Amino acid sequence: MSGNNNVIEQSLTALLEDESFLPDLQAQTRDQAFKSLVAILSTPNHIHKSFLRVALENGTIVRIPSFRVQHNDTLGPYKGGIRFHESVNEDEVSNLARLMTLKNALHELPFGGGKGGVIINPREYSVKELNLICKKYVQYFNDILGPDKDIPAPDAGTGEREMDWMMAEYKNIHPGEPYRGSFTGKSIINGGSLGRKEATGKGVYFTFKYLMHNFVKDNERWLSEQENRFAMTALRNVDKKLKIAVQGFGNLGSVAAKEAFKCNDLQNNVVAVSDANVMLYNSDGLDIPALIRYTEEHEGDLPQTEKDLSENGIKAVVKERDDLLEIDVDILIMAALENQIYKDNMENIKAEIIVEGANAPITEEADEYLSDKGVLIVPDILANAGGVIVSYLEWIQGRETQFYKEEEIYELLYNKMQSTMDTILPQFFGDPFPLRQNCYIHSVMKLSTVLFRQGKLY
Ligand SMILES: NC(=O)C1=CN([C@@H]2O[C@H](COP(=O)(O)OP(=O)(O)OC[C@H]3O[C@@H](n4cnc5c(N)ncnc54)[C@H](O)[C@@H]3O)[C@@H](O)[C@H]2O)C=CC1
Ligand SMILES: O=C(O)CCC(=O)C(=O)O
Repeated sequence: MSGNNNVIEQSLTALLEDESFLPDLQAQTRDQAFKSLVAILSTPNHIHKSFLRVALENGTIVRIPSFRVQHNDTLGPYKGGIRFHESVNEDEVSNLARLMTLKNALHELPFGGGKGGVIINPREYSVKELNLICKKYVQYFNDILGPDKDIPAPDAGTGEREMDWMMAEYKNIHPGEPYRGSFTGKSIINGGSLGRKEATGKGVYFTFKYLMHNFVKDNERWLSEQENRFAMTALRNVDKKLKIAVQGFGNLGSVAAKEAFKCNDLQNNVVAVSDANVMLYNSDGLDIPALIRYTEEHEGDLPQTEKDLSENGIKAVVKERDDLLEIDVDILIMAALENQIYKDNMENIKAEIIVEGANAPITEEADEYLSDKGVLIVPDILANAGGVIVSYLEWIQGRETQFYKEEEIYELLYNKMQSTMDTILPQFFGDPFPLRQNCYIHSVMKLSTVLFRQGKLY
């Protein structure tokens, strides 16, 4: 399985070499436990695959490859989104499912890790065809899904419309059974939670803001150590506006950009955003609300030409999409797909902090290179858990058919994220491990303790 295998193994080594961890685990079996945990984390419990047979509106029958990977259920039912994208493949879905196991463990959620994927470009299908694809997905994977078995949610290319359709099909197949907890990320009218749509983007920005306020700016010792390796000048200068670029302007990226735009506590300047086609740049700062209004009216696309921009009164220039990663900014928020920072562009990255809103946007090689250079990388499982945290709240609300107010949801979301950060960040600022490794150590500590208590680790 691709992904951060080295960091996972280093985290397990650090944990098992610490004799105060699981003192009842015999010294001679620590090596055995290490091997068992590597095997558990590197191999999913189940990989389910199917070809969805779908009749298109023009009469053609197509067979669409699709997956549901159930990585690990030690902590509870499998949980994780379903992605509709043409680049989906088995290895990618398996890696994303493993990240869900680690993410849910890190934030103390009662879920295991799963992920789904369908190899399509959703833009190439009509609404009727997409509805059929969603129904078929539930029909084909019906045996393994359910509120106490495996609970999907949105990911790239899917949203509340798809979750509504899927839940409706689940309900059809299981008459008289509880169904509201079978899918999360649904629309409010169909039993979804207030705040779920915004939760991932809000959580990503909250993580960054909390980190800056409570740790980076006041941490003189840490900053001076970084200065030996890397500039960190922007972060030292409290009065300076932080230049931010956001890669990806979909569900997550647009909300994170809006949070940065309207934030009064930090002085931000969102100078660049991109989508699958273009980057928009304005050194004085982009009008994010105007861009969101534009995307809402244009199937999610940003303005693609200078003409689109001027007709809508938006001040920006259109540039090459991938140049966004290399422009001179302080903060890079990744909100598109995997492996965006890699061997060929890692040396050109100028940001001092990279926040991983997307899952696995940096390859293992680039992660190591940038961490060594002193770039502070806020890992996906820490930063982008807002979605699954509010999914958890949606799952509870669906079971109890009692719903929280929007402000209650955000309070619960931020409290949860803050509590994880208050555990992880002091450790990170006090020791030599990168932040990702600190997060993984916490996740595998939780997983292995539960496995040990269940008699599955000797
Ligand atoms: N939606 C959610 O609740 C969660 C999403 N994530 C992760 O966040 C990432 C984005 O997810 P969503 O916002 O839901 O997806 P989305 O489909 O709403 O948006 C993706 C955006 O990225 C853009 N994009 C695609 N390729 C790009 C490229 N090469 N350069 C720049 N932009 C590009 C698309 O045009 C679109 O604007 C994914 O990695 C997903 O796994 C993580 C946690 C939860
Ligand atoms: O809301 C959820 O259950 C899962 C969200 C997700 O797929 C993710 O965090 O990557």
